[in-house]
Amino acid sequence: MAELTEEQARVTQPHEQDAPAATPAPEPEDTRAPTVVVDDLHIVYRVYGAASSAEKGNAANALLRLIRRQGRPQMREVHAVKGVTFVARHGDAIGVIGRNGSGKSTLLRAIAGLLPPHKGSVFTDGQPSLLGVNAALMRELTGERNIVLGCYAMGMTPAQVRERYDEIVEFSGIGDFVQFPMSTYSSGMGARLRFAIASAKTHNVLLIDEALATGDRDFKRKSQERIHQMRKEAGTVFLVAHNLDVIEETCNRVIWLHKGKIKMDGDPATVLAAYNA
Ligand SMILES: Nc1ncnc2c1ncn2[C@@H]1O[C@H](COP(=O)(O)OP(=O)(O)OP(=O)(O)O)[C@@H](O)[C@H]1O
Repeated sequence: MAELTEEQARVTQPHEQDAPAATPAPEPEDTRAPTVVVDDLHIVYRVYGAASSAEKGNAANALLRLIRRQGRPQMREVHAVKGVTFVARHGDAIGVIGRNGSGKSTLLRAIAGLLPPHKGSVFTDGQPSLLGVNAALMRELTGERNIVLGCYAMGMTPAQVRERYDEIVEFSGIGDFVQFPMSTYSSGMGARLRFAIASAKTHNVLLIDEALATGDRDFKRKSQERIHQMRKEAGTVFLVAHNLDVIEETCNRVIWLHKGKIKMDGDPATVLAAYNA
């Protein structure tokens, strides 16, 4: 992953791929600075030892292979993201929607620099932070330790951590559980603590993968306000959520992925209406 060059920063507006033909209205030029440029991105997973569908999950076939001394079945490829191109800008909150397996999490992980492109490229302004339901907090450590370590991992100083600590605990709503190991938390409590930690710092690019899905109503409202605040501070937020109400209330733009390609990219009302149709 590379920083934006001036030339990339001049890349024009995002566009629709494979979208139904629509009358293109001339858009006013967007002068906000780009934060993420995704250019013809392809991500391919290689799955070693994957069986063909005829062999899958069958103990008799596995035994036969053992008896015949056959090696493991061949490597297979999953082409999860297929030529995605768009530009995100300062102040954007972009919802990424699509069916199961359409490539949403893969796209976010690629933007975070966790997956190498098979083809194409991703340019970002600064280091993006990925906040997922599986974000790496340590289950055997207390919430308190995880807050401190998580903040250090995001580059905060000890003084900044001390300054923000109470607010993080308060925001997460985990109360006295902060003194207990995270292994004693419900999945919702863990997700709330992850969001509270990640949003304690201003990110140029924050990628949120379903982290809001497990919170209750009150936490959803608080986290939406936090996302609005981050947008005002001129960051860019990407949000993957199956709950379309969260997307509609939080985002100013929606990218609809279908089988690894952008099916539609535009304002939430238009894209969600097409998605629900
Ligand atoms: N680690 C992996 N190894 C191999 N294939 C993977 C891996 N992760 C995802 N895939 C495949 O890539 C495709 C896209 O998966 P991805 O998780 O990005 O979709 P998604 O839209 O986020 O799905 P969901 O809504 O279910 O979370 C799917 O076909 C999935 O099976």
